[in-house]
Amino acid sequence: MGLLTTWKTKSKTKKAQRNSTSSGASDGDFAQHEIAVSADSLVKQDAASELAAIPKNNRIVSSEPVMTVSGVERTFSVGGQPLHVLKGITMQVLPSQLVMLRGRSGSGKTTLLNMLGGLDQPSKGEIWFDGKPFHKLGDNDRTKVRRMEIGFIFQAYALMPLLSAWENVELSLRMAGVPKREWKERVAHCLRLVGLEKRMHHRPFELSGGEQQRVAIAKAIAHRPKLLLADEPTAELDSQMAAQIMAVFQTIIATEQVTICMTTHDPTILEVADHVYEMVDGKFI
Ligand SMILES: Nc1ncnc2c1ncn2[C@@H]1O[C@H](COP(=O)(O)OP(=O)(O)OP(=O)(O)O)[C@@H](O)[C@H]1O
Repeated sequence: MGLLTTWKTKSKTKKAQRNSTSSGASDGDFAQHEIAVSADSLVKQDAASELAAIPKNNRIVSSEPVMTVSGVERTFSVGGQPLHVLKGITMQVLPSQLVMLRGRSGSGKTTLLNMLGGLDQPSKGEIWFDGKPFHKLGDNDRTKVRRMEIGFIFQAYALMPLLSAWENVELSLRMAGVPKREWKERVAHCLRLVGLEKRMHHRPFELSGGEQQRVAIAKAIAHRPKLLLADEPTAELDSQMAAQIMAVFQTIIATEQVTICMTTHDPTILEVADHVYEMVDGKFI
């Protein structure tokens, strides 16, 4: 059985799992069985029992869209001339979905992702995140929302090079204003979830690319964001590492009730998405 078949099997079980309660087994059990193994050996395991072993985040998941984008355009001024990069984007992201934006280089994926994360604003159109009008909010208000409710993952990991995996994840809790007494348990949980409990005290240069990206994921989910945005998270990785990252994404959707929207060039990972938006020259086709 190939990797994609494995992912699909897991994907079919995940919606049922989202609504189930924890079996009470330790979350460390999952990390040992799931992420730290080779992607092929995932096939041999019972996906349902693995996921049941992970304690669920106790957030109540609404069925309302996490993100609603309507008629979004973005025009930059380049050398005094308008450059129309986004030309009327409309999309919805539902809770606990894995949504992919696919398209050639220059099609506008990163420009759109920046707007979904409140880093930039549309020239025209509306972006609603969890009931908040990102297209109307000022910089400070968007920054507050972003810090509390959105996590970012980048192609180049964006870890602090002198800090260990543990300290990198802890930093994100500090930035989000999470009380210090909660740090230890949450950092350990997030690093176990991504299968890095044995690498907690390694610094980025002591980790492989895939491991660094898993630290970046632990860091991005530590403050329990509703939405995770990932810009080409597998672009630097070989296919097996990319498969592990996608397995981690499926795990955190099931256990942390996070919603993920990512960009990709990689056609081999599209099959795990709940929805794929294909972008060509600033529009969805
Ligand atoms: N701040 C900006 N000012 C002017 N032009 C910009 C700006 N940001 C993006 N662009 C232009 O918008 C277009 C789309 O860029 P974007 O980074 O969104 O594409 P992309 O699909 O993410 O590409 P890639 O896959 O290579 O990252 C490009 O032509 C880029 O030069």
